[in-house]
Amino acid sequence: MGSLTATPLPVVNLTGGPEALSPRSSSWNAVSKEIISALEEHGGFVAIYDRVPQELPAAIFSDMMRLFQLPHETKIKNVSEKSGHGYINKASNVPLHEGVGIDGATDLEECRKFMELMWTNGDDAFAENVNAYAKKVAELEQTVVRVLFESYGLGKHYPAHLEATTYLLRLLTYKKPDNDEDNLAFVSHTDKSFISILHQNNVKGLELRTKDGDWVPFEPSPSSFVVLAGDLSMAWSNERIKSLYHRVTMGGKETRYSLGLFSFRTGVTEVPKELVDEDHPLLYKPFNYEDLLRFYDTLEPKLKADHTVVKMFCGI
Ligand SMILES: O=C(O)CCC(=O)C(=O)O
Ligand SMILES: [Fe+2]
Repeated sequence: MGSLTATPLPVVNLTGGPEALSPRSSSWNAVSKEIISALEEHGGFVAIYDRVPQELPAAIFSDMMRLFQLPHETKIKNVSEKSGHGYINKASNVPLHEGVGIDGATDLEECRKFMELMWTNGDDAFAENVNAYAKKVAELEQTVVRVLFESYGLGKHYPAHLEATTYLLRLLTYKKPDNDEDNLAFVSHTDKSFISILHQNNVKGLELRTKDGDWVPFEPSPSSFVVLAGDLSMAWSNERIKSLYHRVTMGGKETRYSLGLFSFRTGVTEVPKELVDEDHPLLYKPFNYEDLLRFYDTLEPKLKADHTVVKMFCGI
């Protein structure tokens, strides 16, 4: 599969003042259409988003350098009973990549707690920066999800969804490889989230799989945020949306830093009845994402990476 003329993901411009992302703005309908068609056709898009001050990720990437220099014994204190929510060890099957997770990162207290695990006295500035970042990017996530609900005529259910949403912030680093070749640093996978939003420093490596099966490199920029549908929104939407496969390949001479904000939905996720009809028979039973993550944990790594797991777990 794949061709030499791969089409990149759609780019959706979400810049402008606060009113630009409000349903009252004149561009809202057009932007909504772009978002929904990108999610349905491609499983994601590149958002141009200017509400994260550039200094914020820059400061976080520089603090991440310090963070990942901490001893292994310290980093493994970042534990979570939820799959993929804690420390990802570089000694695992992905030797170039390492990551930590802050569950509930839109809450400053959770960010502080994480810093206190890493450093006895914590690190207030770092905690405040990751929290501010998570909150700004969560606003982008909420815009996208609101568009989804409204486009499907489910606007009245959006407040309950928002209430049930939790955010995981993952801080990731990818070492430059020791050789001159391109090295797979994060295997091809779909996320288990509802929506994922990725942002990174200027070191390339992220690749996104188009619906035609082509791998398209992502061109990073300070205002570009990659918005991906995860397996939760695939099940919730009764597969109107399919989660997008992505991977990271490292070449070159520099360390790559990236930030992933992943939304999840607590409680029961079920396909809204409005999304079930003759043309769209019900494809998923109601499920709880924490049970889904537990199920993922019991699987071989290769299988884990595939969105069909959500079908195995609760498909009809
Ligand atoms: O580093 C990246 O850009 C990708 C990270 C990723 O795919 C993940 O954490 O699920
Ligand atoms: Fe991912």
